[in-house]
Amino acid sequence: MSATVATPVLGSTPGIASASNVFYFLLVPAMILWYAYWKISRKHLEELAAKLPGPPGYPLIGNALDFSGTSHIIFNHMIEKSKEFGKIIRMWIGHKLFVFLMHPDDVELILGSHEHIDKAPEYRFFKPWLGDGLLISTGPKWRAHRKLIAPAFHLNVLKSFIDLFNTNSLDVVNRLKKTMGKEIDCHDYMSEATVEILLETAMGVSKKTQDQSGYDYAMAVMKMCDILHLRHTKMWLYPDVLFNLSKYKSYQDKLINTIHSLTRKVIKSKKAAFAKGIRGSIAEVPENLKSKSVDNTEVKTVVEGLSFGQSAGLKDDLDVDDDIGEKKRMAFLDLMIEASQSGVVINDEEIKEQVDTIMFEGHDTTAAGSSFFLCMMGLHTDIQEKVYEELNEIFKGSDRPATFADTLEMKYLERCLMETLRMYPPVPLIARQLRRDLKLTSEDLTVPAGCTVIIPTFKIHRDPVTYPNPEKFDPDNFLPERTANRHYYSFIPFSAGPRSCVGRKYAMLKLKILLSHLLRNFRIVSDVPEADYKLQADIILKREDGFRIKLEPRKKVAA
Ligand code: HEM
Repeated sequence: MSATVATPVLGSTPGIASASNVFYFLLVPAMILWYAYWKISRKHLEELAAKLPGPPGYPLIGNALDFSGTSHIIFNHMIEKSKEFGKIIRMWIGHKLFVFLMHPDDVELILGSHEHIDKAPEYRFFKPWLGDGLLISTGPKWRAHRKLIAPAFHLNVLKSFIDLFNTNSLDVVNRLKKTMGKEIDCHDYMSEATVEILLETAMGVSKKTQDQSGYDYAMAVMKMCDILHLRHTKMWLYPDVLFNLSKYKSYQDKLINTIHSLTRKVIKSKKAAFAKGIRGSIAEVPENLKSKSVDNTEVKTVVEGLSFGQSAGLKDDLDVDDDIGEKKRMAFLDLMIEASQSGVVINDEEIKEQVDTIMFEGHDTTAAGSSFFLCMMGLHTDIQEKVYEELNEIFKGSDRPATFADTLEMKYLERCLMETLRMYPPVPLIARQLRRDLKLTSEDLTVPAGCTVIIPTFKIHRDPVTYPNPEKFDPDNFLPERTANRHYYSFIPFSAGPRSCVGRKYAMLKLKILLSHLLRNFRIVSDVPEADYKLQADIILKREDGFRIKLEPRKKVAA
């Protein structure tokens, strides 16, 4: 006799059925209530947003379709689209509101403020990589770390890096000598060089101890930027849960591992040197490139060309007149290690985050800036000849390294550099989270709290009201008489105000030395017209088609 066991039918038990009925019975109204609450809490934001000019969007996705295609397609599309509007544009990606501000008076309200210093939530994509480093941290932590780090970028510290800038620049010249007449992507060379220079100056370690990892690091940074860009523009990669399920997550983990391995190695070797009592950079400078005397050139706080804001009384924490004193004249990493050993201000993990931030911010930006500069020189050969003449006046055809005083004489080169940063700002947009409604100055409109404000540097720098012929590469845009009356917030390659770029003086000095060495040694040729550049804004502005140039050797003019 066999016992018959009835197969249970799922959901057939009256008790269970009624429980699930109750669940759904409660879930639906709960969701309706939540949606109603959500809509009410957004009423203010949506009402103010509706008054702002912007393209119409679709239900649920808003203007998300405007962000489809390759980086270059998106960039071009956004530039074209922006022409239909004035200096304020509202866009929706799903339920997220973005407001683009392009009038310098409105830009000042954001960048000049000590209140609107919070980075947009989209910067959180950087978090696994940069942690709570200076770029993304906020509030008291940002303030404390900014105060600690800013003195490490004082001009007196930077002057002590000149020998290393010269040594590394000559290394690049020697590498480039092997490419004569061949088409190269100069970004590869600039990227490698900037990583090496940062290792030796800001980090104070010798690049020779880093082997292949400097190159791997630069590659990993580039690929990380691709992933971050993807997350910024593809709505479905926004939420961490979906991103973590995608193939990009494991790829990102691998890249971050490459990046963090180098950082840890750098900190380790610096700490070892520190324990032996060695302060400052441990990188070597060949005897013939060592400065023979201390450079006492009187400079006050001037970063040539970037100081025009000071004449209008606009100073920030990098524009201090006093000498910072011997104790503080250390490479950035020395300063942090010293602070950590006194135990209070910064711990090891925070040092790692700051190192990653400086390596990222200091590397990709200068690599892009110098690459665009070389392309401009290759294209505008008459301008290149004028730079060369100026350099010949300074160096009289000799091979001697550049001094700080020389960099102050490189006035035309500097104008070309500023014009490059105007037309091709390495950071093409800056984003802030608005915590309080912002009444605009340029028009009778209010930007609502809760949105992301975007400051599109690229567009601001090409405003025909400020720059009469904005698409033309014209270094004279930076003649003192032209900059004198220009709005301070209409040229912001390094941002401006309390959260401006902490490395801007470092960047200008390094770029002047590096680029002057390149132009003293090579004639640059480029035949790709600017109209054919495939620009992409993957966090950093770049050319999708590569920075293609050719180099020819220069014949030295005898002294
Ligand atoms: C041409 C070169 C450079 C350009 C165009 C540039 C541009 C900028 C811009 C626009 C910002 C503000 C970003 C934002 O608010 O989202 C920034 C921030 C920053 N930059 Fe640079 N940068 C350059 C070079 C450097 C260098 C060489 C370093 C360091 C060695 C550096 C370190 C930083 C840091 C740490 C921040 C964050 C500052 C803060 O939030 O307090 N940058 N940079």
